[in-house]
Amino acid sequence: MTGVGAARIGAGQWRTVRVHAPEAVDAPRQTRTRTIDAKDDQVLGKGQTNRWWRWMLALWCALCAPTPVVAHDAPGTSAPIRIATLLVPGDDVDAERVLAGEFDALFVPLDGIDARLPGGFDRSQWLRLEVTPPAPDRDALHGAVLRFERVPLERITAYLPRGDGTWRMQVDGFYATDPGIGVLPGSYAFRLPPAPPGPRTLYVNVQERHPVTLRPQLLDEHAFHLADRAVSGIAAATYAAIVVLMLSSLALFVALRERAYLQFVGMTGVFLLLLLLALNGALYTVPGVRAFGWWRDHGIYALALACCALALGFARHFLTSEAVSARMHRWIDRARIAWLAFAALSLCNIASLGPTMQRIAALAGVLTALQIAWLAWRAWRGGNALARPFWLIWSVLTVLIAVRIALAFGWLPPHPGLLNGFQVAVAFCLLLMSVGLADRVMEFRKQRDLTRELKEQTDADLQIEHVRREFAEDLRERLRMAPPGGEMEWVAFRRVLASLKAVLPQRSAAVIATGYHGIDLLLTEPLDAKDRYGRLLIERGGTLKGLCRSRSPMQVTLDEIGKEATGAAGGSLFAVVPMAMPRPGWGALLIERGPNEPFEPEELKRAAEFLHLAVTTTDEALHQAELKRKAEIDQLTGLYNRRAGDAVLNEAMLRAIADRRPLSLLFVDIDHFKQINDRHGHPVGDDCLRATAEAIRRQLGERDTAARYGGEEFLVVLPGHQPEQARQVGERIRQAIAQLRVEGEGGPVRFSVSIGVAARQAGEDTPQPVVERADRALYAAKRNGRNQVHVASSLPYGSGPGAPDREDTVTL
Ligand SMILES: Nc1nc2c(ncn2[C@@H]2O[C@H](COP(=O)(O)OP(=O)(O)OP(=O)(O)O)[C@@H](O)[C@H]2O)c(=O)[nH]1
Repeated sequence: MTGVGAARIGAGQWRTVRVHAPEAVDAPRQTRTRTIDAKDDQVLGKGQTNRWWRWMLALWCALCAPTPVVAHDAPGTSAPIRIATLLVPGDDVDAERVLAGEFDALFVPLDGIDARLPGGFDRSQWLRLEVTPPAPDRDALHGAVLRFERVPLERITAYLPRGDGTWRMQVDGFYATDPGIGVLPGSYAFRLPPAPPGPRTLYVNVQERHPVTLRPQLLDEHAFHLADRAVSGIAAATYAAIVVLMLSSLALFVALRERAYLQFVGMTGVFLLLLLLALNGALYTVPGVRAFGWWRDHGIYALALACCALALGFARHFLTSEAVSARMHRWIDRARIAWLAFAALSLCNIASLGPTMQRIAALAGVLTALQIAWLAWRAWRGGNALARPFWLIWSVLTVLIAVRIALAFGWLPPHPGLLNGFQVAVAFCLLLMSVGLADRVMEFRKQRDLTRELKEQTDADLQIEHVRREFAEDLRERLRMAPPGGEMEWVAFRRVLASLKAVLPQRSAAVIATGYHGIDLLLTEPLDAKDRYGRLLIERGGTLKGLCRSRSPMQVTLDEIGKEATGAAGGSLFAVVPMAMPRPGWGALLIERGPNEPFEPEELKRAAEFLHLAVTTTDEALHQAELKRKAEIDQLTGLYNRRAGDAVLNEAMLRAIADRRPLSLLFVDIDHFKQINDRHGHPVGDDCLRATAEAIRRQLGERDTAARYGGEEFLVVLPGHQPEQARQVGERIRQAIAQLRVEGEGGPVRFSVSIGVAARQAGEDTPQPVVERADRALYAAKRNGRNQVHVASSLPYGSGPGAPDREDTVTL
């Protein structure tokens, strides 16, 4: 079963989710939707699950890999040795006395194969090893090598009393700098000289400050070589693996500039490698760092502590501890500082602090591993998918570190499997960690892709925003210029179609509207699609009207709105974007596409935005035009008011100057209007004003304008009229008004008008003198008996003889 539903992915964001669910036989068919969020996306992603299993498999391999080593004892079997220990107070016990058997009675025989010595330089520590040959006549030591695991020892000396004197061999312990012991020594080895047949007794003197457990082995040459080679080989392979990890992490750091890689290099490459080398006793044989042996065990503690601090730093960064828990973050920082301080103290090489530093280093190791494992667990619970394998690795490392500490303290026997298995397991854990780090490359790539997608999206949005703004500005400008009465609507929706064509792929588009500001519209893009949409409107107008009632954009298939009507070949898909307008009017923007090119919700939203913008801008422009019209029109007569009349006159004046064309004015004034008001009342007076305005309007041409200039005075602007033509117009107006009959209470009211005419003269660049002359002409007409037209003379007022009393007008 598949369902589609809206799912919330963030505040205010929804997206469509397809959910697949197994269908039960009797289960009713139903669509399931579920709410998901970004976190779910990350945690429940299929890729994450797969990766998790890969991690599990890798971890399993890591844990299993050291098993053969752990299970594998040193190759070859040691000859049976009976061990006895002797601890004599004082560090100056003469070896000769021990070899002479002076202390034989004090030797304590042991049952097992391990000898545990308590350590300390204030006592002599001796082992007595008794070897019995397989046959009484055989040399028990023939071709044998006495071997001890390479645990930290100050000095170890083997003695073999023989008839011809005592054979003696001394090894300068763990921190020896004698290059003769090889680069990666795997053990303390004593190649024994031949001895007469029969049981033999060997004495071994051990000098070491700390407790130590020794396991003597008596191997033939071949078995010894195998054992040593295995130990050295494992150590060499571990070092090599760490160096490779170090280099690959360094390469990742160079490529990605991510600090976690550098910290990993620091922790793994420098310190862990050095620490392992030091723990194995190999560090002091490497040229260049041999001097490190000067610090002896203090050097190892310092390295271990520094390694803890680095591991904490790495985990802190990799697991973003600050985001996981502020408290843990603080504790990690404190621990780092503490371990670094102890590391510095350790490097002071204060002998008396040795045992304390050893305990502190051990504690630091365990606490660090636990702290990181805990942090990883918290991070994983907090939704960081990468933290889960990290948690597992550090849990394993905690155990490994505990084992290594137990070995160091002598709580576990120096089993070669444990010693070698530890470093192999650590190397594997590091390998897994580096795989986890490499996994972050994928995260980086994802983030980069996401950033790129976001950028592309932003660019696309910006482009659309640019088109939208351009559209809005252009539309406003065009609407400002367009006259009302249908043209504004046409301009607006044609612009919508043109803009949408630029941002939405489409076959065709149309704006259909009925009763939009009192008009019906059908605009199409391209123009020749008009017939198709016309048919569609006739046949499926009702359906479309119904769809528009929903008020939200949608896409419908052709079946739904009429295949025959559109006549589109191969079927079409339509986006229907309803237009918001008061009922009963309705309208919509239709966009046509091919059947396999569905509209994205974003596209529908965009189309709706453009349409909405066009509708609101047009409504606003129409409203503004209406306000403007109301501000310019005289309510009573429907003519321009005085302000608008002045504006028209000014404009006409400028145009006349520019075009060098004549311009004339009329002042029309009703005669004895006061008497009409007084006799018949103001309503009748108003009727007379309305009738006069209508009569004037009828006599005017297209380019002529009339305005109510005062109470019963009208201004008529006649562009392109010579005075004589203006006079004729005035005369027609006068006659038309003289014939008017306005209904009054006492019967029809008759009245007349006086008209003054004036024309612009050469050199006049403002209307003022023309208005004054027309006004004077009107005054003259009144004075001469009213009901007549007077044309002003060409002389300006007050410039002729007898002025201002002289009335320089001509009465007709
Ligand atoms: N009914 C009506 N009367 C108005 C209106 N505006 C002004 N009037 C009147 O118009 C009259 C103008 O009178 P006058 O300026 O004396 O002019 P007149 O009576 O026409 O005389 P002459 O112009 O000299 O012929 C006043 O009584 C005003 O009250 C209006 O809107 N309606």
